[in-house]
Formats: sequence, structure tokens, C-alpha cells
Amino acid sequence: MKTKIGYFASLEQYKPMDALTQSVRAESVGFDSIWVDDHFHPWYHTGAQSAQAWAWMGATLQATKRVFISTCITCPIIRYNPAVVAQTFATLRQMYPGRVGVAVGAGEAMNEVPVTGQWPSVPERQDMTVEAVQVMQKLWESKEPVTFKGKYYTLDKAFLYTKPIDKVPIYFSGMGQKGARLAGKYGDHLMTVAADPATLKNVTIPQFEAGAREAGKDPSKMERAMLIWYSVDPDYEKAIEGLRFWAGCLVPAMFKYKVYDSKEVELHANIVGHDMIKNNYMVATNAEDLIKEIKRFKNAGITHFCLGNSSPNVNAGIDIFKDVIPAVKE
Ligand SMILES: C[C@H](OP(=O)(O)OC[C@@H](O)[C@@H](O)[C@@H](O)CN1c2cc(O)ccc2Cc2c1[nH]c(=O)[nH]c2=O)C(=O)N[C@@H](CCC(=O)N[C@@H](CCC(=O)O)C(=O)O)C(=O)O
Ligand SMILES: CCCCCC(=O)CC
Repeated sequence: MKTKIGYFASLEQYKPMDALTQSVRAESVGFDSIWVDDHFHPWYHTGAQSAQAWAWMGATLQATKRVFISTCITCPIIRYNPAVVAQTFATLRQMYPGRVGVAVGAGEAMNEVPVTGQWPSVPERQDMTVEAVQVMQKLWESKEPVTFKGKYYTLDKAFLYTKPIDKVPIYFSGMGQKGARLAGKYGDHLMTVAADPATLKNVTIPQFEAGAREAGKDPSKMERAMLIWYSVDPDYEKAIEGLRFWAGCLVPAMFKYKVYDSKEVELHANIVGHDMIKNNYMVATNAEDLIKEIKRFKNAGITHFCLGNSSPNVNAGIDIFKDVIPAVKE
């Protein structure tokens, strides 16, 4: 499978019009795809944004000509009703056939709790995600109104009048072992986040492949996409500090406990040390560093990269990929 290089245009970190401008630039540099976070509250407070991902996707699909665009990721189970998620992505895929995808996952407290007060356990949210995907697929595919009574969702003669022209690919997020297995079983492709390459190679991807085989699918035809942030600057220490915005994602407590106040996340993010940042994200002073890092994950089995640009000079962080993309696609 050919390696694809995607640009993660963060609506938590950048104003929506700036993220759109970055995406147009990324397309011209040669990126294959654009990915966008789907958040209500952001992973940092100071200077943060949090625009609505689907509204942004419509504008960015129109402003670009070629790139595939997907969320990374949408949680279709609590603040969103999965039927409305299906309607949204059917609309976009009819308008831009071949160019629209959706990634799904079991959610984060910061996006669900502030607007619903609800935060079920991980296993329940995973179960809800599986059912939500079934609801979405039924609505996309059915030529008749759909009546469905699931454990979590109900459809009563629901019919999508605006259908996608071609199939909307679902990237299913699996960060843990069970999540990865569900991704193989119920998704079209894997979405995950950066982890130790050995864990990706020996745990996450094998679980994903096992899930795919359980469902009778050929895993070699399914992408393994991964979100990772990078920062490039000639000054190495400055490049590390560029990633401070995303340091909260490195604090396990943010996932274990119901943390949904961005100011609280920022307090934790600000005490994460440089070692932890450089061990988990891609810190580079030049194109060669980035090429080496991407190859490390490519060797672990990742086929589609969603690269979040947190470089001090954002445009330089895009333009450097003129040199990186040809080298990592070899
Ligand atoms: C928590 C893990 O669950 P998993 O289903 O594998 O992954 C969850 C993620 O997919 C979501 O949180 C996802 O919504 C996060 N996310 C995101 C994910 C991604 O791959 C790329 C980009 C994004 C960006 C993004 C996200 N979410 C959004 O809403 N918006 C976004 O833009 C996990 O670890 N699962 C384990 C099981 C863990 C478990 O059950 N733990 C128990 C406790 C166990 C113990 O303490 O002993 C529990 O918490 O109850 C697994 O094996 O699946
Ligand atoms: C470990 C990182 C999980 C993804 C966090 C996120 O929501 C990024 C947009």
C-alpha cells in the first residue's frame, strides 16, 4: 500500500480561516489529505480556538481542488446524533465525491460533558460507537426508510434524501487493544494516535488485523492512519516548546478522569517536561529529521500520516514537506 501524507489542520490551535489557508498551502506542497479535529473544548486554554469541524470542512473542500478531507475524529455518540452525522457526511460526499471521509471514536470528556453532562464508561462508549456506525451505514445505504431499535439509538422510518454518491470511508479510532480490534471489525480503516512504534507494530496493528479478519475483510487493503504532532525549527529547544499546546494529550490522567475544563488541561500541559514531548512527538530542526521520524512509523506499519503542525513558524512547517514528501513515499 502506498504511503499517504496528510496535514492535520487543527481548529483547536488555529483560527478557522488560518487553518483553511494552511490547508490550501498544504495541498499545493503535495500533501495527499487534510484532517481536522472535531472538538467542543480544546486541549489548551490560552490562545486556543475551537471551531466546528463540519462547517469548516465544507469551506475547505471548496477552497481546495484535490485533497481528501476527513475529521480526525468525530465522536458520533453523545453530543451528536449518529443520524445527523450520517446526513452531514452524505451531503459533503455528494458534493465532493471521492474526497470526503469521516473518522469516528469513543470520545473525550472535554467535548461531551460540557454540553450534555454525560460521560459513560469506556466500554459503553465503545459499544455506542459500534452501534452509531451501524446507524450511519444503514442510512447511507438504504433505499427505503429505516426503522431500527438499538440499545442506544432509534430510527423511525428515517430516510436520507441526500445520499453520498460513493461510499463514505470510515476511519475507526482504536488507541487501546480493544479499540483497535473494533476498528478492524467495524471500520474501513484504522485511525490511531502516535505510540511507541513497537506497540503499534506488535499490538495495535495485529489487533486491528484480527478484527478485520473476524469480519471477513482483507486487512492488507485497509489503511492504518495515525495522528502525530510535529514541530520544526532550526533551534531545537524552540521546536520542542512549539509543541506545548498539545502536551496535555501526554498526561494519562486526562484520559482516565473526567477532565473537561481546558484551563485544567492547560495546568497539566504546562508541567510536561521536554523529554516527554520529544519522546512522543516529532521534533525536528530540518527535513532529514522529519524523514527519519516518519520512516520509523512507516516501518511499524503506518500507511497514512495525519501530521499536526505545531511549528513556531507554521508556514515553514508546511513548506518543508516539499523535501519530505518525495523521500517518505519512496
Ligand atoms: C481510551 C481508549 O479507548 P479506544 O476506544 O481505544 O480509543 C478512544 C479514542 O478513540 C477516543 O477517545 C477518541 O475520541 C479520541 N480522539 C482521537 C483519536 C484518534 O485516534 C485520533 C484523533 C483523535 C482526535 C479526537 C478524538 N476525540 C474527539 O472527540 N475529537 C477529536 O478530534 C483505551 O485505552 N481503550 C482500552 C480500554 C481502556 C479501558 O477500558 N479502561 C478502563 C479502566 C481500566 C483500568 O484502569 O484498569 C476504563 O477507563 O474504564 C482498549 O483496550 O480499548
Ligand atoms: C493521545 C491523543 C488523543 C487525541 C487527542 C485529540 O483530541 C487531538 C485533537
